[in-house]
Amino acid sequence: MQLSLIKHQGCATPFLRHLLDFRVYQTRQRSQCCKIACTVIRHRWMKRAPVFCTHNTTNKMISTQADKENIDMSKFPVERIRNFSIIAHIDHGKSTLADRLLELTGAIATTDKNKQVLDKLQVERERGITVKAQTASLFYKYQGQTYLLNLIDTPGHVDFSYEVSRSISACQGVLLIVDANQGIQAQTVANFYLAFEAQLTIIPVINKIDLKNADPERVEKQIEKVFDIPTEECIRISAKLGTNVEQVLQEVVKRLPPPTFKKEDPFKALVFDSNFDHYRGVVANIALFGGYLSKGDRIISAYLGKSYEVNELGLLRPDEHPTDRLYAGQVGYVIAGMKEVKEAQIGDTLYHQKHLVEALPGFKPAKAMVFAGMYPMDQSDYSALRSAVEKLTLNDSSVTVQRDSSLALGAGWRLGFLGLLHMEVFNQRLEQEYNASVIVTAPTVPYKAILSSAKLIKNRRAVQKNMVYIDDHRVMMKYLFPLNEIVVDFYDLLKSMSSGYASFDYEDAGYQPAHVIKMDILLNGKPVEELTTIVHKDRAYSAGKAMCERLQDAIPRQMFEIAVQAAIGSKVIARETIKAYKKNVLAKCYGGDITRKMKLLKKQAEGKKKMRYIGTVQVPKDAFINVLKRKDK
Ligand SMILES: Nc1nc2c(ncn2[C@@H]2O[C@H](COP(=O)(O)OP(=O)(O)OP(=O)(O)O)[C@@H](O)[C@H]2O)c(=O)[nH]1
Repeated sequence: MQLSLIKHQGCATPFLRHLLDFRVYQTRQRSQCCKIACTVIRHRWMKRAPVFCTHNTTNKMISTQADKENIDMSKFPVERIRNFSIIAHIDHGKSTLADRLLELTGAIATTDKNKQVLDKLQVERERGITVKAQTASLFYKYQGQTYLLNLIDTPGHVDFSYEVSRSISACQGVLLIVDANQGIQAQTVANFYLAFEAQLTIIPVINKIDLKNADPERVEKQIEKVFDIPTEECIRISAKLGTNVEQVLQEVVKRLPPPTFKKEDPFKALVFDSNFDHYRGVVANIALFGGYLSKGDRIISAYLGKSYEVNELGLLRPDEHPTDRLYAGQVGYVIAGMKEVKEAQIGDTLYHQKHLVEALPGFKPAKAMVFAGMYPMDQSDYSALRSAVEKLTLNDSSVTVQRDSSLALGAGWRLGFLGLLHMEVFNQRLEQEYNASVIVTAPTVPYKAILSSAKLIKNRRAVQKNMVYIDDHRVMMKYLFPLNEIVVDFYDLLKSMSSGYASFDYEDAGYQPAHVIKMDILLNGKPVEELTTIVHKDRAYSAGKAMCERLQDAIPRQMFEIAVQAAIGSKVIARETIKAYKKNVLAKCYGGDITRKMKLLKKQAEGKKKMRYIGTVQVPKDAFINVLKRKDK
C-alpha cells in the first residue's frame, strides 16, 4: 500500500513518527494540508482508536501524541506525584468523573460527554459497566507546579471487587464517589473498607448533584455517620456537567500524600495488573516502590527468578506512552520479553539483577463463588481455546481454572468466578476478544460435603497422633490403629473414598491392652471354626450382625433352612436365616380338594425338618474371604 502524505512545515515529523508505529494504513487526501486525516486501519501491535492528525487544531490529543517519547520522568519527584483510585458503588459515576479529569488535564479531547474513555473493552461499552480497572497518568498544573496524577478507575460491581483491591495497592489515596440521590450503598461500604484497611487517604465526593432528587446534605451526614468523615471534607460535584471537577483535582494534590518511596533505593516494582499482547507478549502494569527503571535494564521476576531485558516502558495516558525511564512512586507499564502467560504473575515483584530485594507480599488469591464447566464446541479447538483462556485469565486473575473432562463434552475446564455477572463477562470477552466459541455448563456453587463414610477412621478405634500440612493440597495424618482394624479392607476403602488420592502406609507400634472377646459363628447351631473372630467388646453386636448378614448373602440357598448366628459363649447376639428352596409340591396336583393339598405341604415340611438336623451346610470357599471383609457403610 502506498502512503500519500501532504506535508505542512512543522506538523509532519511527529506525525510520521507516529505512523511508523503502524503496519497497515491508508490516507485520505484532502485539498488542504490542515485537513489531512489519516485513518489507521490496523495498529501494528494492538487495536487502538483511530488517530486523526489535523493541523492547526486545539485538539489536545495531538499534542499528546506529538509529545510521545519526550517526557522526562525525572521532572516528577515523589513530592509531585499523587497515585489514587476512584472507587464507588456501581453506576455512581466513576468512569464519568474519570473522563472529566482526563479532559481537564488535556489527556483526551473534550468531546462526547458520555464517552467513558477508560471503558475500553467491547463488553464494557455494550453493558455500560466497568469490568477492568484502567490506569491513566495525568499532568496537572497547580500553583505553578506540574503534578503527575496517576488515576486508576475501578469497577463498581461486587463481582469485580478483586480489581479494586489490586488497584489500591498502587495508590496512596482514593476518591470515594457517592451518588447524591442514592446515598451510601453496599459497594460504597465494601470499597471504603478496602481503602481504609489499606490505610489510604479517602476523599469523599458526592456526585450527580445536578439530579432533581439529589440530596447532598443527607448523603454528607450518612458519610459522617457511617465512615466518621466530617461533612466539610465532602466535595459536591456533577461529573456529567463538570461542576466542581477542577476542585477534585486540587483536593487530590492538597489532601493526598505523595508516595514515600525513594529513587535512591534499589529498583523494586509491584506488578498490579497485566495483559497479553499477541505480538509483544506480556504488558505488565507496575508501581515503582523504589529506585528507577530504564529501557535496556535487566530485571528479575521474584516469582520465577527469571531475568528479562526491558524492551519498552512508559506511562498509560490512557494509551501507552513510551518513556526512557520510570522513577520511584510512578506508575506505568513495562514490556520485557515475557512471552508466556505463566511468566506474568499478578502481585509479582520485579527488581534489578544487581540488587536483590525482599519480594512484596503480593495479593490474596480471589475466592471463587460460582463454578461452571467450559468446553470447546469442537474438540479440535481445544489448544486454541486453552491459549485464549490462559491469556484472558492473565488479564482477569480472579478466575480460577482447573482442567476437567466430560464423557459427553470432551476435554475442557472447570472455571471459578466471583459471581454470575463475572462469568457472563468472561465468556463474552472470550468470544469477542479471542473469537472463541464455547459450551458453558450451568453454573453451580461450591458445597461442603461431609462424607457419610468419613467415619472410616473413628470407626476403627484409631487415635490421632499428628497432622501436618505438606503443602496447600496435601495433609499427612498419623494414627495409632489396632492392626485388626486395618488388615482386611481399610486400604481399599480409603482409596475409594478419596477417589484414589489418599495413600496409606503403616508400621508396627507394638501391643496395646484392649477389651476384646471371642465371637463364634454358628451355622444351624454348629460353630464354624474359620469364622471365629476376636472383636472389641463395644463392637461385638454390630460385628456379629454384619457377619450374619454377609453370610446370608454369601451362602447359596439350599434345600433346607439355615440359621446363621453369632454368639459370645452360649449367648446368641445376632441371627439371620437363609430360606430353603421351596419345591412346588402342588405343581403336579391338578385339581383335587384342599385336604389333599394340605397333606402334601405337611409332608414336605416334615422332610425339611429332618434335613435341618441331618443336612450339612455347604459354604462356598470364596464366601469365607468375602465374609471376613468389612463393609463400612
Ligand atoms: N445526572 C448525572 N448523571 C451522571 C453523573 N455522573 C454519571 N452519571 C450517569 O450515571 C451513569 C453511570 O455512570 P458511570 O460513570 O458509568 O458509573 P460507574 O460508577 O463508572 O459505573 P461502573 O463502573 O459500572 O460501576 C451514566 O449514565 C452516567 O451518565 C452526574 O453527575 N449527573
